[in-house]
Amino acid sequence: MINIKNLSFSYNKIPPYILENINLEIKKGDYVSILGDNGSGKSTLIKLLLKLLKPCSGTIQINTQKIGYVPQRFEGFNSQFPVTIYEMLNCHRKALKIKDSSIVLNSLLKVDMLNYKNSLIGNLSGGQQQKIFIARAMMGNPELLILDEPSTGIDVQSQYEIYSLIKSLNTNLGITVVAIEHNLNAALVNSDYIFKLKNGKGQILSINDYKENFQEVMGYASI
Ligand SMILES: Nc1ncnc2c1ncn2[C@@H]1O[C@H](COP(=O)(O)OP(=O)(O)OP(=O)(O)O)[C@@H](O)[C@H]1O
Repeated sequence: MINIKNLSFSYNKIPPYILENINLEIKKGDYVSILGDNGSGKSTLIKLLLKLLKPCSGTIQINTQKIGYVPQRFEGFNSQFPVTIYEMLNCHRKALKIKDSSIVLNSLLKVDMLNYKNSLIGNLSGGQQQKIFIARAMMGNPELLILDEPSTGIDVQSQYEIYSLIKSLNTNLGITVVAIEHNLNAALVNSDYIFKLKNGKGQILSINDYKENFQEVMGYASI
């Protein structure tokens, strides 16, 4: 699905690189979590995958055009802003030039949010808002779903629902998932493996490697 070879990148095009000689192959149906300290280049890597940035050297090959992106959720939607969930998603449908309007309700059904179609986004909880953003990303029927910190600012019960949803899209629909994670437990429970960024370098870690070397590789005392 994704093949990254010898990728190096810096914003000013010259060394030192933020990402240096990164190699990563992600297979169809994989669920991979990208971990790393603040400023380690996780978002930069995602922007490169989304072709918002160009590598300084190396290549990124992605074997699908059908990519759904769920950006980091931000607080503070204006609950009085007079746009319903349905209208918001329908607008996105039009932007994607999808003729079949039933896709809006189908995408809400996929995330179990059909009952909220007439609600205002600002009136939903953080977890519910995140489900709507996942529904939006699902509208293009993606084969690859890229998420930026899917559980940031979301209460524990809703986090559980969000990860159940992402995991079921991965397992039941075969969607490849790439998620930037700060939620270590979610990364350990849901991912097939972890890609860890540190000092510009990338390291693939199996879940077992990660658990065994946790203290050393992540620099945390405990989960
Ligand atoms: N547009 C930009 N121009 C110049 N430097 C940038 C730009 N965006 C990010 N950087 C720098 O690139 C480095 C990597 O940033 P990036 O946002 O990719 O890290 P991150 O791992 O996603 O961090 P965080 O966990 O804090 O979101 C940082 O040093 C950051 O300051």
